[in-house]
Amino acid sequence: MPFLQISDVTIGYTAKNRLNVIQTGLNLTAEEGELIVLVGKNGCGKSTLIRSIACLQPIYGGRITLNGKNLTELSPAKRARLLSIVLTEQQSVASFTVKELISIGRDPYTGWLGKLTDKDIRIVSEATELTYLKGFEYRNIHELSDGERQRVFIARALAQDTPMIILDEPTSHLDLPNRINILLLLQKLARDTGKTIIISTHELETAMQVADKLWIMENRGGVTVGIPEDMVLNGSFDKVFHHHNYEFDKEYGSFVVQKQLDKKITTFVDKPDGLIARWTTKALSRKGYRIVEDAPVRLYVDEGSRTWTIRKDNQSLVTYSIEDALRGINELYQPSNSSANL
Ligand SMILES: Nc1ncnc2c1ncn2[C@@H]1O[C@H](COP(=O)(O)OP(=O)(O)OP(=O)(O)O)[C@@H](O)[C@H]1O
Repeated sequence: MPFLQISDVTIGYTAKNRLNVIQTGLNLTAEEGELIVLVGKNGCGKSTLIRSIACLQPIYGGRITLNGKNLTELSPAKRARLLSIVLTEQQSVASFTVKELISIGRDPYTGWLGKLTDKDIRIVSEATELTYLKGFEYRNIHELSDGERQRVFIARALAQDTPMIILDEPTSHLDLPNRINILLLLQKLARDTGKTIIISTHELETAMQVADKLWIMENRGGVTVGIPEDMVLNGSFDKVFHHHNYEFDKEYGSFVVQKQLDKKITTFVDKPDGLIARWTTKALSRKGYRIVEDAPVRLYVDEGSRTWTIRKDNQSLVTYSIEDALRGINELYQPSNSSANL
């Protein structure tokens, strides 16, 4: 039996005795030590699922078991020993020191701010160390950066010492280095501690690089499950994140903005797979140029001499940066409009 089993579950909300079903027929599993990343467009139901697994709201059909136990039938105290949760809105809490907040994770074992035993103190200290918060213990959590504070909430969940941790958008409000750090930290925790960790995030490209499994949720269309690489190759990404303004580039594993390529240029490149060729192509595409075989304006890219030579008819211009090359192309392309924006 899988460690976490979600069987035929319906999630949603009731208002005035009417059920608004957000997702139905959900069948999902997770094993010990797995990092699961739940992704999907805004409003598809990620937070609803996270909150439903955590029993912060009812499910409307099906069952969720953790280690064979039906989560909804457990008392909150028993559940708190199996499952900890980090919610986005937890950012606004009272004024605690880092150590106090992490110690709250021991509540299911000590009672509300009860006395910590030697074992509790050791677990709090381990959680502090695992989340790189040694030295921060006596800082007030309101005097931390968003990234540091998020690590404190993760430490608190670790101190709760549960086999599963679920986190709703743990990387929101963080800058890129912190988003990457948090995801790497969660990956390390799943590997080193054997905990099952489920997170929801919009950080798709980074998440793909750390997730053991992706749960891709579609608006009212259920959840597709797989390892990130299979999901890319079998088109699951294109299907769910399809949009006329961007597409998922399977080669680079990232989303690229679809541009209006209404101008034509021909390129000759000495190293077609080189970095300079790649970034030149990106720049041309950003400025709306499509590469074709026989356009009047030709660009010769020489990675060896790091030059970009533009030719049209008998005119020729050598440039030494992509910016200058774009300017030259623009002038030759539209000689009457040399002030056009680059
Ligand atoms: N408390 C609520 N009562 C009723 N409907 C709700 C409630 N919270 C969310 N919803 C609705 O449920 C749907 C799913 O919302 P949810 O927050 O789970 O989506 P999400 O995938 O987490 O979105 P996002 O990526 O924007 O955070 C949305 O249509 C939303 O309007």
